[in-house]
Amino acid sequence: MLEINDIYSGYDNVDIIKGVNVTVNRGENLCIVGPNGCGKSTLLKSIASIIDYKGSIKIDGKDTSSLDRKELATKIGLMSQISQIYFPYTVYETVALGRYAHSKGAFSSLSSHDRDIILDSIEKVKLYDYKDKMINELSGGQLQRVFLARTMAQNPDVILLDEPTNHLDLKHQIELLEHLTQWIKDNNKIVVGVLHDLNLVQYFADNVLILNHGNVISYGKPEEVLKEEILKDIYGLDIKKFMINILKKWE
Ligand SMILES: Nc1ncnc2c1ncn2[C@@H]1O[C@H](COP(=O)(O)OP(=O)(O)OP(=O)(O)O)[C@@H](O)[C@H]1O
Repeated sequence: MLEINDIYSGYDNVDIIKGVNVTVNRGENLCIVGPNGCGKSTLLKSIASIIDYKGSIKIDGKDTSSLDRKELATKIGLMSQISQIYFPYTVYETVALGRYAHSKGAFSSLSSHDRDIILDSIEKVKLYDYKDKMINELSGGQLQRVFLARTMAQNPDVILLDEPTNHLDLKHQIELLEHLTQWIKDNNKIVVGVLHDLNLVQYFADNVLILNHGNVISYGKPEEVLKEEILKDIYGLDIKKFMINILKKWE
């Protein structure tokens, strides 16, 4: 279980996140939604301990602030927009970086078990034929899938995803989310993801957290939370009406 208790965090002594409380059970995903700049990435960075925060974050009762960097990497993996800064590695080498949290020494060679996990992760994102290709020769969507494979090879208890589908075509968006949904159920993991596409949230989320100005506006099952009035309030747009009008165009 991931417990986020009364988190305050931000930059230059100004709180962006103001008192967030949320619990995510194993085998479940939580989608964070809200308008641009409301603090979604800042909340993920706090959970990943990339930025300082007040409050506590616990995984299965253990406070993450008591873990060293390497232990933390076995518990939490962040696939973020900022991980798009990359080096000229092959797909295999990039995914292999996910295994170093599990290896004994910083530069120790990876075991055959590690290699199996790396290849399996590459296979799962359907890039096996690209495993020896340099990542700077991939499309944005392929690269995104490489970073997902790296996070899966890292095999943390909690995966944090910051707009994981932003470079993917619709088929790959759905595949990625279906795959993740299955992965967390099969392995009893937790996913916390920022998604902008409310259709995908409606379809895939176990629970939804709506943020605005760093405050939790609503939290619960998608059908309880994605209400017309709430969305109109925070996005300034009648999203349901807009979606229904789009659907009519398809008829
Ligand atoms: N490194 C930083 N230093 C200072 N301020 C920052 C930094 N990163 C983000 N901010 C500010 O914090 C606020 C929240 O940003 P954040 O990236 O968390 O929003 P978001 O909800 O993820 O936005 P988006 O939907 O646009 O990705 C914004 O006002 C942003 O300008």
